[in-house]
Amino acid sequence: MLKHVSKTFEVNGKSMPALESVDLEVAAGTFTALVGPSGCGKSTVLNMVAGLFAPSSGEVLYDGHVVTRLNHQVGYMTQKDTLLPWRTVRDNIALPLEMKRRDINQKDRGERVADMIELVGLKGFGEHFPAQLSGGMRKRVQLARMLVYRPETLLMDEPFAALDAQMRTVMHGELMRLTELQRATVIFVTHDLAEAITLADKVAVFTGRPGRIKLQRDIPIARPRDPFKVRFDDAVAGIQEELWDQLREELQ
Ligand SMILES: Nc1ncnc2c1ncn2[C@@H]1O[C@H](COP(=O)(O)OP(=O)(O)OP(=O)(O)O)[C@@H](O)[C@H]1O
Repeated sequence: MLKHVSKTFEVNGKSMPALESVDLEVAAGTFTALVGPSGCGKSTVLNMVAGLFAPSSGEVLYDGHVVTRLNHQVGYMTQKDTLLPWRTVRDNIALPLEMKRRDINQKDRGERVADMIELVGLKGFGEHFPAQLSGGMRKRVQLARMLVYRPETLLMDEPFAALDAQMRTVMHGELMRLTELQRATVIFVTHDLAEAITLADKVAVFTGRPGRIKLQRDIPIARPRDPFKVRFDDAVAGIQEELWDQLREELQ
């Protein structure tokens, strides 16, 4: 939860306000999308929830406690492809377990990784290297690497921006299936309103820099959702227009 959070960066001796008095409540097990113009501080919100840096004022709370150091309850997936090219799919997915869960023995670790490979639809590709995979498959590996550690909360920063529209829609289905299975809480940053509405229980629209939350909108579309069909849902056009009107003002 963010309570009156502001963040100012010092760049070359100059103060650069990035966020101003942001209040955001994210209920456990829900999916929240953050949308807003470039540079309005969306990634900064994720970085503070992850404990990478502290707010300048206000509080970032996780499970009722102020986040003061690296938050190990969260998994983080960025737009950038961060797979290690010298490691196989299997060894890339195993990485967070090797680093963070030394309590899990090698046999259980191997089983968890194998289950995860199957769950994200990459059976038979465990011994492939990232360079031998398509863009969509690499995203699946990144998704598996984040989920294998079973974090309670997933922070996702435009994770599918580099994919073509069809593959992105396929990944939306996969993400919803997997997060519902693990009952994960998700905070998802995107520029794409349609993506936000397809995935989220709640969309927060930010103003331009310094970012404030302009509007929070519940998305009352029943789950499970079929990402190929959501766009034809009667409610969606109205919600999209309402949110787009708010966002457009900030882009101008
Ligand atoms: N570590 C940092 N040091 C200095 N300035 C930073 C740092 N991180 C972010 N900023 C600044 O804070 C502002 C918000 O950046 P942020 O990356 O959070 O925006 P964003 O909404 O995620 O943008 P985009 O949609 O373009 O990714 C920007 O002006 C950026 O230059």
